Parts: sequence; structure tokens; C-alpha cells
Amino acid sequence: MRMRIGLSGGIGSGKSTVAGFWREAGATVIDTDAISRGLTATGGAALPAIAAEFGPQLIRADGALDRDAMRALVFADAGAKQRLEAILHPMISAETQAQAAAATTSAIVFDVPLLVEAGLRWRQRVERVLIVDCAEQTQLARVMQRPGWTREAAEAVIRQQARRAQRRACADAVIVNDEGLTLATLRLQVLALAQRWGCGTIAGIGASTHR
Ligand SMILES: CC(C)(COP(=O)(O)OP(=O)(O)OC[C@H]1O[C@@H](n2cnc3c(N)ncnc32)[C@H](O)[C@@H]1O)[C@@H](O)C(=O)NCCC(=O)NCCS
Ligand SMILES: Nc1ncnc2c1ncn2[C@@H]1O[C@H](COP(=O)(O)OP(=O)(O)OP(=O)(O)O)[C@@H](O)[C@H]1O
Repeated sequence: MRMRIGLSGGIGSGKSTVAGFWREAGATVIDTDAISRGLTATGGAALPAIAAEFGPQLIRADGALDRDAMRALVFADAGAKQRLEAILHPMISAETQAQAAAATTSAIVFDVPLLVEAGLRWRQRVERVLIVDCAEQTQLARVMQRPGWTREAAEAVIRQQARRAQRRACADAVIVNDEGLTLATLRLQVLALAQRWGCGTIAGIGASTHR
């Protein structure tokens, strides 16, 4: 039987890192942030609608979405965020479903930053919800290391997202990825969880845990 796992957490919590360990273990990982970025890269299918809605100044000379400008706009203006989501979310959802339909592994991990914010819609599509959690200070420190990010920008995103307690309340399992947890320990926690959830037949898990 196939296990579908919803993976979520706040910005900078470590979702992509955790997803990487599931991928290493043999699961199919469907990364909705990556799908979103593909839709808004040069030639991306969402760009005509975004240009029509927000104006050509949000599109860079190379034809891709100006992510810094869009980020500054949407995290300061809830209405603009809603208009962007109304364009992107149905397209992200369609591509997510197409990737899931093509998967051949016994576990699929859906890396969805807004899983909790989406409410029951996502909860009903997965057997398990895995939340990656960490202190807000840790989130800020990680995100501020990214080029072009300030503390204020990171705080603005966190304010627009679900509270930590809200996420934890939806979780079947929580991985606490705070400062000081090594990547090696994080990896072992993911592999142990995969076994606990009966995904131990995924190629790679046996080999990894015996290292
Ligand atoms: C605003 C945009 C252009 C900023 O791009 P940027 O390269 O800075 O960020 P990226 O797309 O890599 O997302 C990084 C993180 O930001 C947070 N985030 C992104 N979109 C949202 C949102 N609509 N609401 C709350 N948090 C969000 C998530 O934690 C996500 O993991 C971009 O995030 C976007 O197009 N967002 C709308 C689509 C969306 O909702 N994506 C997230 C779920 S699939
Ligand atoms: N336990 C850890 N030890 C050291 N570095 C870590 C750890 N967990 C995450 N990181 C680092 O923190 C940064 C953020 O992690 P990651 O990209 O996995 O978060 P994310 O939740 O996917 O972020 P986003 O919400 O922006 O997509 C990365 O540079 C990652 O390498």
C-alpha cells in the first residue's frame, strides 16, 4: 500500500532538508515550492496571468518573475497575496497531482509549506502529517542568511503563516529541528520515523540505518 505523507513547517524550519532525507531513503518527494518556482521561471505557465494581474514591472528583463519585488509586495499586502495565490495555487495543485500520479515508489512525501493553512483540503489527501518545527529565532537566523533577506522581511512572512502551535496540533509526528541538532541526527530521526510508519521497505532505509 502507498503511504502519502504531508510535510510542512514554517519558513526556514528545515522542510527541504527533511524532504531530502526522505528522497535519499527512496520516497518520491513532491516539492510545491519548486513547482511554484517552475511556474514563475522564464517561460513559466503562470507568468502571463501574473503580468496581466500585477503589471509588467513584476516581470524581469529575462522574462522570469521578479521574486524580490513580488515578495515585498505580497507580504505587505494581504489582498495582493490572495490575488497571487488565486493564480498560482490551482496550477501548483494540478502539477502536484500529476507528479503524484506518475510516482512509482511506496511512499510519497508532499512538501507543502501552507499545508496547515489550507485546512482540511490537504489533511484529507494524506495518511500522515509530519511537521518540522523550530524556534522562531532559529527560523529568522536561517532565512536572514539568504541573499536579499532582512529580519523584517523574514518576520513579515512568519506573521502571514500559521502559528507553531496550530501546526503542531495537526501533526502525527513533529521533528524538532532547533539550533544544535546536527544534520546527521536529523537524518537518523527521519529514517527512524519512516520505519515506524511502515515505510521501511523503501529502498535505502535498511542500508542507511545500518551505517
Ligand atoms: C512571493 C514569492 C514570489 C517569493 O518568492 P521567494 O523566492 O522569496 O520564496 P519561495 O517561493 O522560495 O518560498 C519560500 C518560503 O516562503 C513562504 N511562502 C511562500 N509563499 C507563501 C504564501 N503565499 N504564504 C505564506 N508563506 C509563503 C514559504 O515558507 C516558502 O517555503 C513566492 O513565495 C510565491 O510566488 N508565493 C506564492 C505561491 C505560494 O503560495 N507558494 C507557497 C506554497 S506552494
Ligand atoms: N539541523 C540543521 N543543522 C544545520 N543547518 C540546518 C539544519 N536544518 C536546516 N538547516 C539549514 O537551514 C536552512 C533552511 O533549511 P531548509 O531550506 O531545509 O528550510 P525550509 O523549511 O525548506 O525553508 P523554506 O520555508 O524557505 O523553503 C538551510 O540552509 C539548511 O541547510
